[in-house]
Amino acid sequence: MRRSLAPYEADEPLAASFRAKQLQAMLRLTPLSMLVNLFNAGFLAYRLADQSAWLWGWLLVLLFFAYQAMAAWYRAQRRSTRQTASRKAMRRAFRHALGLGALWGALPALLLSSVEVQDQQMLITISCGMICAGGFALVTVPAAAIAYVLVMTAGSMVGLLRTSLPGAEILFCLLVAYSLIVVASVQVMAKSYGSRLVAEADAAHKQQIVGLLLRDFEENSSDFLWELAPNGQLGHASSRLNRALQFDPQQDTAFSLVALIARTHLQQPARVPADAGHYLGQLQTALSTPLPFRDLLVPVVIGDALRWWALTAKPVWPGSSGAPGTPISQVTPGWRGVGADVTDRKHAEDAMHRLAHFDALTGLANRRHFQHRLQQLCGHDGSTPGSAALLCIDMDNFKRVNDAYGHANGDLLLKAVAQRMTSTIRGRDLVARLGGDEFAILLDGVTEVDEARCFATRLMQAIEQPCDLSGISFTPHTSMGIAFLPRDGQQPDEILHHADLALYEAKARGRRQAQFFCMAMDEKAQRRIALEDGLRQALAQRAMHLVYQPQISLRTHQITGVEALLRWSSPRFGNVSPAEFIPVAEEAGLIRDIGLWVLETACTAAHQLPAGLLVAVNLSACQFDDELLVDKILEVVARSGLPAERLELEITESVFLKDTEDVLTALHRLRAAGIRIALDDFGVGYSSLAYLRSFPFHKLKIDRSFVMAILQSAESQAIVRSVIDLASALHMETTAEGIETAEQAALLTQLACTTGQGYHFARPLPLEAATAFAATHLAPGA
Ligand SMILES: Nc1nc2c(ncn2[C@@H]2O[C@H](COP(=O)(O)OP(=O)(O)OP(=O)(O)O)[C@@H](O)[C@H]2O)c(=O)[nH]1
Repeated sequence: MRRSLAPYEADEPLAASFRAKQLQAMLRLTPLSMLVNLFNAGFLAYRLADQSAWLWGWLLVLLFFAYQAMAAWYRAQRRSTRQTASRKAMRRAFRHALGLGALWGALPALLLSSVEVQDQQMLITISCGMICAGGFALVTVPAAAIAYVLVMTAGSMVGLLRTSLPGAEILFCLLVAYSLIVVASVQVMAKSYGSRLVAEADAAHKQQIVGLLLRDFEENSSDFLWELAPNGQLGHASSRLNRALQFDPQQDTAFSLVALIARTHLQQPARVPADAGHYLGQLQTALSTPLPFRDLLVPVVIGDALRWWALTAKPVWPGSSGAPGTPISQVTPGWRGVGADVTDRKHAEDAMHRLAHFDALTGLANRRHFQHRLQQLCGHDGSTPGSAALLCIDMDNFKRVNDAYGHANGDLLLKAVAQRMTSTIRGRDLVARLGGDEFAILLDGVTEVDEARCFATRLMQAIEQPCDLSGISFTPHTSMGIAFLPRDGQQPDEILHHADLALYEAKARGRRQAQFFCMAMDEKAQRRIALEDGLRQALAQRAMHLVYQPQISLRTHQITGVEALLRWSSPRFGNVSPAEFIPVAEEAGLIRDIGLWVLETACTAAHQLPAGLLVAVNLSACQFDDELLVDKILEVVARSGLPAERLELEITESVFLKDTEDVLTALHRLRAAGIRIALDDFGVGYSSLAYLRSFPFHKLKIDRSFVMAILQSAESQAIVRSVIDLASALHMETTAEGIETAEQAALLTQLACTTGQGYHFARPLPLEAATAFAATHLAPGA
């Protein structure tokens, strides 16, 4: 029963605090309800005491009850509000209500049958009023209210039963009905009051937790809370924020948050980033737009250090700001938000950004950054496409610097060159390191060839200054390819590719120069790619063939050997000159396989030639990159069954541009195996006599350019004579290439050149024809 009367369910500590609230609510109405009690009681005593003198005694008892109630009320007023109340206090209130109910119930029970009709009506009215008023005045303590109502109702029912008043039965029924309604109402209201108590306790609990968390947040984290009033002034803020901004709420009333942050910048202007205004502007804009914002960065100077804060906030609409009916768009919000010190994160992000956009060695923009700028210039970000000259720059023979002076010195050189480039460009231009020894420069707005050429010349001069590489002076050289945007390409890849093609051309034309892109380069590049593709297929299908050009002894006119020459007749390109396809094969890395195929084919073919004839085969410098070259050659020769002495390998001086030691070791191994070694194209290129001293070649081949001019040019004749004398002194043979006339042959015979080769004797011939030629040129004097 007691449980069903309780307006809530709660554990004891909570129930104790609820009881306190119930009693306090009841006591708040006590003066009023006691006044009503006293008024009614005094009125009744005055009217009926002449008939029933005991009423004075009844009045005295009621006064005593009223005194008790008012004393309790008075005590509650005097002391601070109690947080808890005991069950005993509730029982006291219950007993008090029960007593009061009994006191009031006694009146109708004892008096109703004995007073006059009009007093009976008054008594019934007062009893009904007191039942209702008492029930509702005690509603916050429902057990007391119900006890009071029921006891008083019971007294009234007894009185009605005892009276002979006409219609007393109806009144009896009405009384019972009203009383039940009051009891039910008390129950409902008490339940609703109980729910409110539970909800309030819940909210208070949550608030307490939030308060604790906030305190913990402010005390223990590096984050902070802040509030701005609608006028932009800093309101409540974490003490950490106030300290950082040196904010004094009394003095700094005229400062907005943005102004307070800007004020910190004045302490250490040197520490403030150049774009601080941009960040403050962003904050100002965000605060003037009533929309939530998140992680807005602002630089703040605290002490003598620059810190970065990330601010997050949402607008708080003032409940009473603006006149009633003011549109929301005209109401200025305040702000409530959090801030976090994200300095470490910002530094990490900056470092990541640097790594992602700049080259670690030189500090220049990297390829990605460069591409991004190029895309902007091409209008990829939606802006109007611009114009520019694009220079692709590659250092000449940089690999040799690394090889000769070490990687660290190579790095020093790259840095020096990067620095020289940076000091040559204008502020709006961009210089980037695309990778390795490759750089690029974007000259913004430059469209004229003359202007670009002028810049390229200036740049080359700036770069070609001696550099100190750990005590060694070295002067770097570069090649450049130049293309114009948008004339030579409107897409980043296209323009970069075209500048690259121009660079390729500059390298091919001997390096240390700048070349401008033209469409012919593109066509050439396309043809190179197609040739490379065709070469792969030809190699796979063995669709190339060899021809053999006889070499004739100038003294005996006998054939001494043949030079195997590679020919490619492509279904798509027709007859392609070796001068065109060999460099392609070298660059595509096909030359190793092609070279070995040529060797194998020539060695096998040699069996058809008269015994004793030499077979000369060309080796590309690129083949020497293969560490197993010598083993492979020896294997091919052994497999073919050709005596090693009949094989002559022709190399050019360019092989010595590679690692000379390795090349010499390879040549010595070949020579030791009995293979002859000839130095081809002697006279062109480097013609370093050091090579002749370092390796005992069997033969020097005099380049055709000297032979062709030998009759007309005294210089050519002098060179040829010197080469022959030199070879003779070093016990080497000589072969003159490109002999086309009998006069040239006669002069070379006179100069004691050993053998000759050229159209005068025979063109390069298919194997059968070469075999037939050999057969007819073996006899002396033939
Ligand atoms: N020291 C140094 N060398 C690098 C770096 N990155 C790439 N390289 C080297 O740079 C060289 C680039 O060589 P290439 O451009 O192919 O050839 P090159 O010798 O300059 O010849 P050309 O360009 O034909 O004149 C390679 O040997 C790379 O190993 C680097 O960061 N530091």
